[in-house]
Amino acid sequence: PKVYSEEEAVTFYNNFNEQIKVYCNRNSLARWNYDSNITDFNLQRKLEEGAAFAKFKKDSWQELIKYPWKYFNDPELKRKFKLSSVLGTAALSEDDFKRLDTIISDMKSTYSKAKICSFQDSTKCDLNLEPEITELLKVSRNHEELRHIWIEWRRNSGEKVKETYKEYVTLKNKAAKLNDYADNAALWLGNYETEDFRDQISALWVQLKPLYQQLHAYVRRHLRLKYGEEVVKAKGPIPAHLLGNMWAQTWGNIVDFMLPYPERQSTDVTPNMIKQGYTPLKMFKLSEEFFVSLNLSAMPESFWEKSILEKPTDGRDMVCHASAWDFCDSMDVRIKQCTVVNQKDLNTAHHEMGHVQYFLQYKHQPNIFQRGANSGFHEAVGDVLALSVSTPKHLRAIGLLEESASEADKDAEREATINYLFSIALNKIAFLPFAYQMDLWRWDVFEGKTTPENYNCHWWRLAEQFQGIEPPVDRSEEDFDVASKYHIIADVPYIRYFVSFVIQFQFHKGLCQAAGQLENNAPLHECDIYKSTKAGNLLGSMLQLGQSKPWPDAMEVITGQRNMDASALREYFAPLEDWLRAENERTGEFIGWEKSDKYCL
Ligand SMILES: C=C(C[SeH])C(=O)N1CCC[C@H]1C(=O)O
Ligand SMILES: [Zn+2]
Repeated sequence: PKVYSEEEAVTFYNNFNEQIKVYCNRNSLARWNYDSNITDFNLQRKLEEGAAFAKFKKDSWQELIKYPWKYFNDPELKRKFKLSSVLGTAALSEDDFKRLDTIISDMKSTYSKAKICSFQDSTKCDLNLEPEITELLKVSRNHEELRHIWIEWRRNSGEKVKETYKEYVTLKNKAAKLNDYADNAALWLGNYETEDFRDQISALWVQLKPLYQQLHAYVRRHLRLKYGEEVVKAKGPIPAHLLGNMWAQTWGNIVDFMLPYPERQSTDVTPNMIKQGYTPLKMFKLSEEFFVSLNLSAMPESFWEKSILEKPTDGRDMVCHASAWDFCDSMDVRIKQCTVVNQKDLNTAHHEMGHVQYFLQYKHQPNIFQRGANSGFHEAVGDVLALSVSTPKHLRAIGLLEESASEADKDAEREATINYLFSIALNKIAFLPFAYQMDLWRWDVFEGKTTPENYNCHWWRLAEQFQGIEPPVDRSEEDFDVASKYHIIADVPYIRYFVSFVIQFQFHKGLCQAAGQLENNAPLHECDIYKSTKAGNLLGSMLQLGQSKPWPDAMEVITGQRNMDASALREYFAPLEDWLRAENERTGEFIGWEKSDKYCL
């Protein structure tokens, strides 16, 4: 057979790259139209474009594998072929591909359309997850109302896709095998190009679990003080419906009745955002201004024209889960977010703007490299900026927090710092076990260790082991609670967020050093990189790489390190960790939790 030369490979690849951009653009537009307006017509169009894209990738792949890329000299050309040689679900037959695309679309449709009836008024049955149910979980302090919402959401979302999900698993594994992976867990983990990646994640959790347990013990105490001994057992897992979030993944919404120093200023800026007439648009403009202050890119005009920054009021069904979109033409980038004016959504706005900034910074790369160094990098960018924005110093500078004279004396300042770190920890530390167990469960499912007969009970055993939570009512295999979470039904991996929540503190530390914010032992949690072009240029030089280099090279650009390391996170929260240990000691709180008797008996 003909042996293709490296020169011919360059010509082939350049042509392939030009063509894939066109298919990618058409596919993204069809997906956008479906997610922003769920109709049968838009579903058919999305399936058609998806099939065309898959066919193009499969046909090109037949050509591509004829090139002896493993022996190429040019490292970049070799990497392009290596990454492009993984076909993913496009390896499926046309029928299987269409079936899988249809299954995922249907599960997203069920999730996005799911509604529940109000606890207060059983005739009012039009409550969507966003914004109504999310808002209720934030403000309600009625544990029976919270239990009602928790149960009803699961009955109308996860339970409905129990059968469909089994077929999803079969098709995903079929595709993985066609790519010479043992199963889809191995294919998903391929993104990290790291042999012992799962061991590294496990080691990070071992390092972070003690801090989580201290936070968990303190929060359980204050929930017990509020809801009573019967509802919240002193040594038990925490009932999952009391934590202010549908999946108990972040606990920031219940900070108000457990602030370490209640008399000190809290950093909840939601009231001021509303008082100052903030709109979703202003929230995204604020984020754009921070990126520009770092000498990074402003949004193209089309971003503001084409994005959906608040839920349309025309009654359409749409996927409200926030997302950032790259239309593969190095121009059209958008965000779709059903934004509510509050601090949580201001953070999410920064999170999504971080994705878009990455799109803009690597837009000159060939299509195959227009990705995060690994998927955790993509999730970390916006959060890194949000760490600076969230500081009391920055919030005061932009007028969202009042100047507070009382912080003048040392004690007041120390107490205000504990309050601040506590509110950040409720979102950053509480999140870690949830992020880990989401893919621990899926890896077990794809690897066949967990079969459909124990999907739900395996999920609750992991939730008890890692999050230290339990369901408010008994659960069985009739339920399918893990699928009440978007990423499960939308085919979106989740370990990326665990990676992000660790490396974002490494990035924050590296950028703070570049910004000169850590001189004279200034604490990491006070750092604000706003307006530092040194920090911005460093961040930009990492983002411009996209996936053209293995992620340790990209990490080294900002941090000088080549591995994930939880030390920066521990350093950031050190004052809080000391405080929590002393406080739990003082109150004699039991650290950890005993097994639950609440589910899958
Ligand atoms: C905001 C997004 C879109 Se990439 C998201 O899904 N996040 C952001 C943090 C965790 C995770 C979640 O909501 O579960
Ligand atoms: Zn994200």
